[in-house]
Amino acid sequence: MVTRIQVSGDRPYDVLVGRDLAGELPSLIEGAAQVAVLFSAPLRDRAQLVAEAAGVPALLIEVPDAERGKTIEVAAMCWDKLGANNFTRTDAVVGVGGGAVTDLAGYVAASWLRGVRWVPCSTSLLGMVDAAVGGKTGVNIAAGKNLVGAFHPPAGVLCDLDALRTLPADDLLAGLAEVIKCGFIADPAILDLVENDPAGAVDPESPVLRELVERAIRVKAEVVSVDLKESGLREILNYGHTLGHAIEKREQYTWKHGHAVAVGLIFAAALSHLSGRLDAAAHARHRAILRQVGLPVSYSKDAWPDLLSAMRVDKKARAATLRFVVLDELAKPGILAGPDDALLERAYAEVAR
Ligand SMILES: NC(=O)c1ccc[n+]([C@@H]2O[C@H](COP(=O)([O-])OP(=O)(O)OC[C@H]3O[C@@H](n4cnc5c(N)ncnc54)[C@H](O)[C@@H]3O)[C@@H](O)[C@H]2O)c1
Ligand SMILES: O=C(O)C(=O)C[C@@H](O)[C@H](O)[C@H](O)COP(=O)(O)O
Ligand SMILES: [Zn+2]
Repeated sequence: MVTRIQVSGDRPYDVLVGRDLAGELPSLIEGAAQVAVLFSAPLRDRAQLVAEAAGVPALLIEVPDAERGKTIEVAAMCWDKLGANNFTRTDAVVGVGGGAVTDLAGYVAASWLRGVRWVPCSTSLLGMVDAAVGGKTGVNIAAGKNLVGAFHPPAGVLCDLDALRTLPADDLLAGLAEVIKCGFIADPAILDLVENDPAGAVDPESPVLRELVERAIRVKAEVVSVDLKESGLREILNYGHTLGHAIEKREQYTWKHGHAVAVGLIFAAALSHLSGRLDAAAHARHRAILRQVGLPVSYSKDAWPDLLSAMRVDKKARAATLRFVVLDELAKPGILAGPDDALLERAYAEVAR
């Protein structure tokens, strides 16, 4: 069974969730004379299958794995290959992998000839529920996470649940952090599902995981359908990310994104509660659910000055004013602008170890 979740807007497309989906690719790249298939080593076999299913000649481009591939140097290597192979505006880029590869593939597509079609074939939980949906593409630079990129919606998104069978357990867990984020900002039924069956939530064969994937994609699809370029509503998807991205930068991108977001969720919940907006029970639920599934909930207490300075280049900041996504209640996100340093430090005390 294939589930189609529509993303609307100026450039509508579908997110397909199911099994054995490579056969859906040709219709998404119709008219292309060739495709470039970007992948990293762990996905070599799957990339080969996708390339064969494309129905047109495929240029396989291997990139470094995980965040090591999400750099401007790797993007430049890909541009050179597209140039050497005469890629034109009717050709297409396909990313086979987790969020790192699809963010890179999307950015290569967004920048090549000022924008060609692309299709993420998402292979990680995090990629399916988040990175592949919504058209945010980009790379990391020394100054911070995802600071260079473009909004460039894909032609369609393929989420083949079979891929999750080979995804390492820690990466499944990382994806669960974004699923749980969606539960807090928009769909609390997600929280109930995870709390009632934490094992099913990370079991690729379980209907619970499939339901979580579809629910989280629906949350994201609804948001990006009305606010592709993050001029307002889309900011809610950044819940937990202001501190999360700062941790990733401080760890030189060796921490998994989802793990950093989990710690960031604890911080965001603390800010929500300490600023008088979120009640104690909803605040406590963050730590309880993240601990229950085994995600990290703490970080070094000595890191605060580094984290504070990294947060100043967060995309939600406006001039010197830091802005955080917080919760007023479950599924009611809002913005906390310019909190004073004392409040930030009190919130960080809940994370510090
Ligand atoms: N564009 C967006 O809107 C958006 C949203 C959320 C996250 N992101 C980005 O996504 C990235 C994180 O994505 P991620 O968690 O998928 O990490 P990742 O892409 O680094 O993948 C994690 C690891 O799992 C491996 N892997 C992926 N699928 C596999 C499979 N099926 N079998 C075996 N191994 C597999 C990868 O090769 C990698 O080693 C971050 O860079 C984050 O910033 C982007
Ligand atoms: O899609 C969005 O918008 C998000 O904020 C989703 C996040 O989970 C994701 O990590 C995104 O890449 C963060 O984007 P950034 O603009 O804060 O770099
Ligand atoms: Zn994220």
